This record gives sequence, C-alpha cells and structure tokens, in this order.
Amino acid sequence: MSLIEETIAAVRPLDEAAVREAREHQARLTKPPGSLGVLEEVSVRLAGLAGRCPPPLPEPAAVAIFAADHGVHAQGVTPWPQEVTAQMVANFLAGGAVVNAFAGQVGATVTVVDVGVAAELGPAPGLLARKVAPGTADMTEGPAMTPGQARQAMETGIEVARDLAGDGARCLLTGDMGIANTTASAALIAAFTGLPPERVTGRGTGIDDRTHAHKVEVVRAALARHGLLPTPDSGRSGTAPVTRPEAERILAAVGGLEHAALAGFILGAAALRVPVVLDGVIAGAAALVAAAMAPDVLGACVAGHRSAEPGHSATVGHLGLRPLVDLELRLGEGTGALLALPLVQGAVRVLHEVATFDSAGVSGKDPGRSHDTITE
Ligand SMILES: Cc1cc2ncn([C@H]3O[C@H](COP(=O)(O)O)[C@@H](O)[C@H]3O)c2cc1C
Ligand SMILES: O=C(O)c1cccnc1
Repeated sequence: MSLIEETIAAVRPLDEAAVREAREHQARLTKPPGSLGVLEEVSVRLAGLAGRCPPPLPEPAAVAIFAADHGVHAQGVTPWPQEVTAQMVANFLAGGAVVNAFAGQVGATVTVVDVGVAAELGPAPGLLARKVAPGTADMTEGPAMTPGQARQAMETGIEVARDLAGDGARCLLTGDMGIANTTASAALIAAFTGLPPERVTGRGTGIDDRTHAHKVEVVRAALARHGLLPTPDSGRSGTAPVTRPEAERILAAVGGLEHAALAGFILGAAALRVPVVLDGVIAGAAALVAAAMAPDVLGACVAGHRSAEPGHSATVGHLGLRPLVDLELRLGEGTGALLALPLVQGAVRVLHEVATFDSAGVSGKDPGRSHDTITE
C-alpha cells in the first residue's frame, strides 16, 4: 500500500464512547450546561478524536508553512511579484513575519516546507527542502500538476505531520505561502462546492475591481479548461460528493503544490488522531480535497478562523465547520490558526481542571422550580 492509501485507511470516525463521556462530563462541571458554547463542542470532538476523556492537552503546537509558486501567476491575478514567495520564506526563517510573532505569543514552533518555490533556496535551519517542482504549470493552459507531482506533494504533507507529531507536537496548525495561491484556492473551492467562480473568488492580497473581475475570468477559464465549471448540464452541482479519483484529478488540474501538501498534512494529522487547526482559504481548499478522500478527517479539523475571502465562508459551510475567530483576517501563513490555538487549548483544559458539582459541593439546579420560572 502507498503512504497515501495507508494514511486514508487509518483515518477513522470519532470514538463514540469518548464523545459520550465528554458530553456527560461537561454536564457535571461547575457551570450552567452549554455555557461554554462552541468550546464544549470542540472539547467533545477532541475527546472523540483521542478516544479518551479528557483528551491530551493540545500542546505543544507546531505550525507547518507549506510554500510554493503558481503558474497562474502569469495571468496577472495578483499585484505581487512571484519572488515574494521566496522572500517571505526567508522572512519566516529570520523570524520577521506575522506568523512568527503570533507563534511566539502562543509558544508554537514554526517549520517551513519548500514544496514548490520557483527560486532555489539554500539550506537553512527550520527549512525542509522538499521541492517537488519549481512551481506549478499555468492551470488555464493545462493541468497545474501531473498526478505524480500532486501525490508526491501530498506524501510530503503526510510525512511532515508524522515527523512533527513524532517530535512531540500534540496539535498541528496549517500555514501557507505562495503568491497567487488564492486564485488556485478559488478554483478548487468552485470545483468542490459547485459554486460559480464569482461567488468564491476574492481579492487575495488586495486587488482593484478590474483585476478582481479578471481574476474571476481566469478561474472560470481554468475550470472550463478542465471540465470543472458548474453548469446545469455538467452534473457538477456541488451536492453530490466528489469521489476520490475525481478529488485527485481536481487537485492536479487546478491546485497548488502547497494545497496538495496541506491535504496530506490534514490526512496525516487525522490518521495520527492529532487535532489540526486550519488557517484560512488556502487550508480550507486543501481540507475540501482531504475530506473528499477521507470524510472522517473532519473529526480532526478545527476551523481556526473565518477568512475575509468569500470562498472561505463557502468552504467552511460546505464542510460543516464553525470558525472560532472572525477578525476579517486575510493573510494566511497560519496566522488565523495561531490566534485560535488558545481557544482550542482552553476548551480541552476545562475537561482537565474544572471541578464537578459533586467534587466542589456546588448545588445543581433546583429540581422543584419549573423551567418556566427560572431565567437561564
Ligand atoms: C508580503 C506578503 C506576505 C504574505 N503572507 C501571506 N501572504 C498570502 O498572500 C498570498 C496569496 O494572495 P494572492 O493570491 O493575492 O497572491 C499567499 O502567499 C498568502 O500566504 C502574503 C502576501 C504578501 C504579499
Ligand atoms: O485566507 C487566507 O488564508 C488568505 C487570504 C488572502 C491572502 N492570503 C491568504
């Protein structure tokens, strides 16, 4: 069996007994039931993932930034030159990017993985040299990747998840760097959700109306080129689940090498039953690929934040994920995932540390008072 098949086979549903135990435990804690809202659901899910209650605290945490370039950059979809990808990789390694500041704040390690940066990068501490190709091909002219390149990048992501977890990480966070990757993300999201390009294509790093209109047409042209445009007679409605071979075809046709690696990273984390906090639209697009290949990966996924990119809201809606933080961020790198990390950790810490009504001698609700007379 290949590493990808092995990993997919290891992705399993949540453990129902641990889910039940966590729900029951939450109900006994010294707080009104349900008062921690979404965080209770996060804690229950992580218990189901670990197969025990309480689950391990999701720390230490590690963010992996997958970096790659995009052939579609030639179509004028972003104002930034392609060299910025490599320059930002150098910035990450020097500790000067926003992701470094946020990682430092929450004590997460930062690993940068070159899966497809166009420029040659010299060896550096913190950089994993795993270049599959010097960027993808232009998806408007042909498939962005060969099937072999997509699989190699996916395997790299699986290996990075395995190695970080092997080094002790108990929570993995997704990061990305790749100028023009919001264009590839929009194409992936349209292909998986069945939504039209104009609904899922955003302004990325910041573009004017004219460039945005052009970007939408570039996404439409790429989808049409690969038979992925949702039309009434194409059978692509977004409601029918995408099969595994089709998911791999879509990924190779319009995805990026970092999307492929991120899909592998998400699959790898889920197979190891380690939670993975997803960053924004690039991670979301990769999660669509991973979920089509192994739907149970979603049990391991926490949507860190809601990106300002319209395609991201469509993605989390499609996947049924609820973003924890909503701050109109549109940066990537792993920044939104890092901001959400303390929330995920706090959610689990509650199961470890909060007293029960019994243990603390706190009275429960008065059973003599009817619901009608109690203001909850
Ligand atoms: C200086 C700089 C730092 C970044 N850090 C993340 N991104 C983000 O922006 C890029 C995607 O946007 P688009 O598709 O519009 O090119 C990705 O590299 C993403 O990680 C950055 C972009 C820039 C310019
Ligand atoms: O949502 C993201 O991750 C994002 C948005 C814009 C540019 N880069 C990344």
